[in-house]
Amino acid sequence: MLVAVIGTGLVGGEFIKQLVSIPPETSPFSLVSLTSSTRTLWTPENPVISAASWKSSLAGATEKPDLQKLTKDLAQLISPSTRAAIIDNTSSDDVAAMYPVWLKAGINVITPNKKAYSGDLGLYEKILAASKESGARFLNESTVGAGLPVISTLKELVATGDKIKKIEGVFSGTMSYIFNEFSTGSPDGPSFSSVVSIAREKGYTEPHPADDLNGFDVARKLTILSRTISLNPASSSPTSLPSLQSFASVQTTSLIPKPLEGIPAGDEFLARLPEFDAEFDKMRKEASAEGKVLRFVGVVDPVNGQVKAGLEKYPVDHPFATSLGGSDNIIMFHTERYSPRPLIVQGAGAGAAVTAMGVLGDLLKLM
Ligand SMILES: NC(=O)C1=CN([C@@H]2O[C@H](COP(=O)(O)OP(=O)(O)OC[C@H]3O[C@@H](n4cnc5c(N)ncnc54)[C@H](OP(=O)(O)O)[C@@H]3O)[C@@H](O)[C@H]2O)C=CC1
Ligand SMILES: N[C@@H](CC=O)C(=O)O
Ligand code: NA
Repeated sequence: MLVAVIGTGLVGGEFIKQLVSIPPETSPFSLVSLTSSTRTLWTPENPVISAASWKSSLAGATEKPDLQKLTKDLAQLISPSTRAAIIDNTSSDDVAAMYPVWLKAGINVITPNKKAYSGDLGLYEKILAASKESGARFLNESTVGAGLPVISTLKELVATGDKIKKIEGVFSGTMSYIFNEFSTGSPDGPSFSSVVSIAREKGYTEPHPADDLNGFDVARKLTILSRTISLNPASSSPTSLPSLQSFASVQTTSLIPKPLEGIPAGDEFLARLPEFDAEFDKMRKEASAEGKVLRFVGVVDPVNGQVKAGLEKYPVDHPFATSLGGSDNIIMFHTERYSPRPLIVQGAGAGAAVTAMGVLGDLLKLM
């Protein structure tokens, strides 16, 4: 299997490390291309095999990224015995827009990037159609819950005829970390802005942390789950989910203070966040006075036709308050079969190692 990686940042770098650490004598993969935002390496004659040297090889590449050329070059090498996969480890809309082209060309697509599956419904439908036409597959486990088996679990529930009554949980590693640290039931604790900065340092946030704090990252994940359920309409009948035009159709509460909306740079955004610490401290004190903690949760509810994300208060003995730590996600699947007790998936839901593992796991599924 020929593998081309686009995006060599936190997740991409860790993915390359995990991929090349499969012993060459057992690895079915050949890493033939690396692309960053500024350059591209095309090396099918001499595939990348070293975690120690790929960075210098890419840094020494002189070609600019050209996704059309990459598509052509890869497609030319596909044969009945040689398959190909592109791994998109960016958060780019432009890269996501290429999925239908790649799938049509017979190239499999694997990604933790949520943009294509939660963006415009038209792009999602083109992806489904292109995959059906060529038989090339798209896999996106790490788009929800990072490496946790969330998408695969949902696909199996749906494909085996279970009916989804409700999916609810904490879907953001960043939001989980922030509120696990910030709101413990006590009226006091670290400042909001300080825990947001640490979440970024730990690699949990999106490239721009505002994309987590505005709730959009959770809204995107809920959109992906809703669309996965809708692949089999019978799985949410007799009621149904709204057809989401994009993640923007999800009812979402943003945590971004109004004056900080639209700041394009993550660094400036974080530098100004302390101005609003007092507002968040007030919310923490109010929750504590009620014997509650704050948690940012998401719900996909086919029975009531609702998809929503927002900040809620939970009693200090609720599982969302007691059982989560670090960047943990918790996802509860309430279904016809898993009732009255839900099927629960829980564990680290962000960070390079667990996200890259979900991506590599998808690649292994292709084999
Ligand atoms: N971090 C996490 O815990 C999780 C992340 N994800 C998803 O994984 C993806 C990657 O996240 P992360 O690694 O943290 O982000 P980073 O910002 O660390 O890396 C993104 C990489 O994408 C590259 N890039 C951006 N635009 C383009 C482009 N047009 N063409 C080629 N390369 C491009 C950047 O290149 P350059 O190096 O040149 O700037 C950078 O290397 C995102 O979609 C994120 O939502 C999903 C689950 C968890
Ligand atoms: N920023 C995201 C990363 C994983 O999807 C999160 O915090 O959950
Ligand atoms: Na996952």
